[in-house]
Amino acid sequence: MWVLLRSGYPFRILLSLRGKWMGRRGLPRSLVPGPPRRRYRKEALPALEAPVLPVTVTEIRQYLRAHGIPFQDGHSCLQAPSPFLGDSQLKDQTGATSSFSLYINKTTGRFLCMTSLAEGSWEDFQASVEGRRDGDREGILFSETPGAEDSEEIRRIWDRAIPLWELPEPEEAQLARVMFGLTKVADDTLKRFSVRYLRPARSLVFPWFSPGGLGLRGLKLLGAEGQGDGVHYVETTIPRPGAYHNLFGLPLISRRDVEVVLTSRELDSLALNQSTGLPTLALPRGTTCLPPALLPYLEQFRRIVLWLGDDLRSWEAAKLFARKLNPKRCSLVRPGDQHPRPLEAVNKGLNLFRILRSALPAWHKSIVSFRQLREEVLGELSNVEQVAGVRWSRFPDLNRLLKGHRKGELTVFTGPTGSGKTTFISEYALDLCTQGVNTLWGSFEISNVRLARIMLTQFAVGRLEEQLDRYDEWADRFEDLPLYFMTFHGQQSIRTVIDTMQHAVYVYDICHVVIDNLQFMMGHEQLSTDRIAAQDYIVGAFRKFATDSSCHVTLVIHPRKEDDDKELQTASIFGSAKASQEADNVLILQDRKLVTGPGKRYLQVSKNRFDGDVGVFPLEFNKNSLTFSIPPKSKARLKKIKDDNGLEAKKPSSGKKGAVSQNSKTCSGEAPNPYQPDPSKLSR
Ligand SMILES: Nc1ncnc2c1ncn2[C@@H]1O[C@H](COP(=O)(O)OP(=O)(O)OP(=O)(O)O)[C@@H](O)[C@H]1O
Repeated sequence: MWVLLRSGYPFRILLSLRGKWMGRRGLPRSLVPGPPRRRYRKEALPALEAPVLPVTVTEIRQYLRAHGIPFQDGHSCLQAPSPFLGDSQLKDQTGATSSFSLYINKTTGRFLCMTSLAEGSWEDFQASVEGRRDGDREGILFSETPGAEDSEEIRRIWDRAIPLWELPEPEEAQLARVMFGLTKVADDTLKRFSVRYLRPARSLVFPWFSPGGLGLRGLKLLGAEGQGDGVHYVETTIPRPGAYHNLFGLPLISRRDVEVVLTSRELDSLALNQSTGLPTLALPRGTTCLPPALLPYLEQFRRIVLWLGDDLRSWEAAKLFARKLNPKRCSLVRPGDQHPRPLEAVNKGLNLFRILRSALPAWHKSIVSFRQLREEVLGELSNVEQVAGVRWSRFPDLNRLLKGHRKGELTVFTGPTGSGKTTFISEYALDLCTQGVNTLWGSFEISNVRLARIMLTQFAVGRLEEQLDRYDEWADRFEDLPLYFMTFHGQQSIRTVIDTMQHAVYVYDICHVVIDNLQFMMGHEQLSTDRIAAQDYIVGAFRKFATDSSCHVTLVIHPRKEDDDKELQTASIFGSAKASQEADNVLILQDRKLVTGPGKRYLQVSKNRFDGDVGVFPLEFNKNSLTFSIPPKSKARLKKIKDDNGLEAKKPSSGKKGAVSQNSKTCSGEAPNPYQPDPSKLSR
């Protein structure tokens, strides 16, 4: 878990404890180097940052010109001579182009020197150019190699792993090939990509080599478990996912290659490369994110085809990644029956060249015709389930009403003071985050430590105070969630907040931003008319951000002061009607009981732009776990009550509000997710 710090540098918060991840993630304990140890990271990590004032590409260019530094304009970076090279490294470089080994990201200003592997922020670069290098930061700029503990693990696993064809039992090799779908992938291909197999963990091992073949920087282990008719893959990386920046296949790319196909899995890259001979690279964390740190390695390509998978999520990720890579050079393979993922296409005997030729340009002009849209519309119609978004695992009733959590929408959430808004929204966002929705929190009212504590308690579904010996297990797992916090506290300007959100979308591929709450951006206007105008402006800014960035924004807004015995309505949201008009969804936490159903609160969905279903469902607060979701055993009971009676609000008001959805089905199709991961499973 990363924290965006106002000072400009992110820190892993001190929850960052490695503990006994190896055993936890299913690898044999024999490979675990000694007893679990606590390791505090005190240093700033060099990889990512959130500048206070984001630098623009114009400013970067002006600065380089003003300092007489030559540069070339690239797709996503500016290339310049590196000030981080020793004399010998400089001598090695011949020709004008190869001496431009410094890549400066046009959006963040962050740099990477491809020769020395120094990297840092725009401020670090300026300090270096102006001869005011900070000795303390120097080590950080070059801290590329994995920590000693990681190196030991990496080496130990790599040495134990062997090529598949060297397995002593042919049946074992055959079984592994079947499990990983590699029956049509030749030994030669596996050899070229240096893929090995770790027998004790029954996992494939993909190496991450330093550029220039200077040793191993990391590994990814891929385990396969049979699940019904299909296979479920489990990935483990060293270093942990946030620092695993391997573009698998990079050592096979030649400087002269100008085209590449990007895939979301190593297995797809193997299959694609084998059957087409084209350069292929696999993203380190699939469709989850494209860290900007990888962009310099992709600068050399004039054309990039993104073939990320066969579902809508892959399609959405491809569109987002293309924005970062520069859409003008990107083409996207549309998921569909005739376009499965590359490994499957090879196994089905499909013509991969034909699929690649059908890739659509990512670049859209401002005006498009229906001809350009018709494929997208068809995609939506044939993937209705996926279009509805990510479904909650803890709140089946939210799935029933809202159908899912979709990108690009604005949700407004309100409820009486002290009714549990923060507590509820924390669990609602955590639920999505555990399912891979990259989440950014803006908690202006309570500190991040308090918020993280609430979330961790909800994650563990119990009081951690009473099981401190398990703290590390939970904290380790929690840390791997794609969860980030803005470090703002108290009043903030909307501009700063939106800038930070934009930065986070770019750097961390954030899909959901939670703002708790809007009142903290309203400044100190005393007149109510000024306050209402300010709120309208802020709501408009969040709406625009959600649409432009294809990111969901959940905005907590306090209600107007109303009689305590009156139920809140959409019109009770503070300010003018702008908030509810702009919102795609309006949720109200009502602090009163439903006649039927457990709990002393209920949640009301009073607006749903996606398909219009509105309604209510009960919330039962559990003080120990700080959760509102209904534990699995009570779900059956609740369903029975619903089936028997339907639900009714105690004091229903007019219209659809207060009544259970009439036109929605019982949520039968919801994912059979367990309520929460069982901590006992963590320390297998
Ligand atoms: N349903 C509930 N029943 C009892 N206590 C609750 C309930 N929900 C939350 N709480 C507790 O009430 C306190 C306030 O909750 P929370 O901060 O989530 O409310 P809020 O609506 O966000 O407050 P505010 O209006 O100040 O923003 C917390 O200590 C929380 O644990």
